[in-house]
Amino acid sequence: MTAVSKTLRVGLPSGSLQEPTFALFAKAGFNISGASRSYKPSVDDPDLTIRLLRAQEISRYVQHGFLDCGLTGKDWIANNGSDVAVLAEMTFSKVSNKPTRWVIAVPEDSAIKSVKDLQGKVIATEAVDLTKSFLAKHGVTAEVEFSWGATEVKVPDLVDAIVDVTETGSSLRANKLRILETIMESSPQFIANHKALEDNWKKEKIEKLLLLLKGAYAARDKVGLKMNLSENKLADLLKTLPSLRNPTISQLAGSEWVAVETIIDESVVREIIPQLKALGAEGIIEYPLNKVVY
Ligand SMILES: Nc1ncnc2c1ncn2[C@@H]1O[C@H](COP(=O)(O)OP(=O)(O)OP(=O)(O)O)[C@@H](O)[C@H]1O
Ligand SMILES: O=P(O)(O)OC[C@H]1O[C@H](OP(=O)(O)OP(=O)(O)O)[C@H](O)[C@@H]1O
Ligand SMILES: [Mg+2]
Repeated sequence: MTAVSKTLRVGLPSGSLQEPTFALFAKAGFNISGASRSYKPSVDDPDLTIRLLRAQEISRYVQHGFLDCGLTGKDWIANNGSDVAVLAEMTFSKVSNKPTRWVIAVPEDSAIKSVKDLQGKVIATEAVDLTKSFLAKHGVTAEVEFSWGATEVKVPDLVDAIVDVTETGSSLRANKLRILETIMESSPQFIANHKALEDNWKKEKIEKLLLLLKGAYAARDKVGLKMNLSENKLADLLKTLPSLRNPTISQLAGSEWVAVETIIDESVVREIIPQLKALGAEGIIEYPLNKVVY
């Protein structure tokens, strides 16, 4: 009998979350290819089997066991009421590093001004269960109608309000809609099947994968900075630049100079490098980071 090789079945989202998810996996060291032609893309780790699925369905398949683990929006895990282990949350959306929001929206000139005004009205949404439980919590009874997408177009002709996901807000603006209330914020979560976590090989593989994914996630928007500095200017430099927290200081051989190394947010680099230069730093180098493992 030949030994059956083990594999970890990982579900990744097609659609809005696909590109940022693949970028995160690549930074973590897992290159996924062939996804433009197939929902069964290849990955350069023989222990993994990747399946591309709709974000809405991944949590169901993880609960069922067809997938051992996966990455999908918190919104769909909640809407499906899936019984899965949530192992990590990583904040990113289609185009930004912010969570998305599910909002109730109405036409700008609608008479609906509060959640209570939705009593007896018709609401269209892809996330029917999320919407129903939000309304129930607020004691409002309304008709919640399932929408396959392009939901914004339905108000005011077909429905009174919609519940849809928004990130930049441009779709709402383009359709002249006003946000009444946010019903939930959502970011991608890494989830696993409970039974898969009882299998030592799978559990270990998931833990290693997560360590690398979290490392890659933590390294986003961070860069390394290294510079040389005369020792007598060090105190001044550290006082002036609080963002250089916990730097590594090493003595340069046979001189009164030190090397300072630190990790900072990329967004402050353009402010900081000229300041470092003015404070006497020399040989300043900035380098990109792939992973930061805490
Ligand atoms: N700008 C965005 N628009 C829509 N969904 C987003 C956005 N950013 C992140 N998401 C997340 O992506 C997931 C949406 O996946 P879903 O498969 O429902 O739709 P989609 O990827 O937009 O596909 P489709 O094009 O068929 O609507 C959700 O978890 C949602 O929170
Ligand atoms: O706030 P924004 O940045 O504009 O993003 C939100 C929009 O993106 C999604 O649409 P999608 O492209 O998935 O099309 P769909 O309406 O068919 O789902 C979502 O349904 C909103 O329409
Ligand atoms: Mg969509």
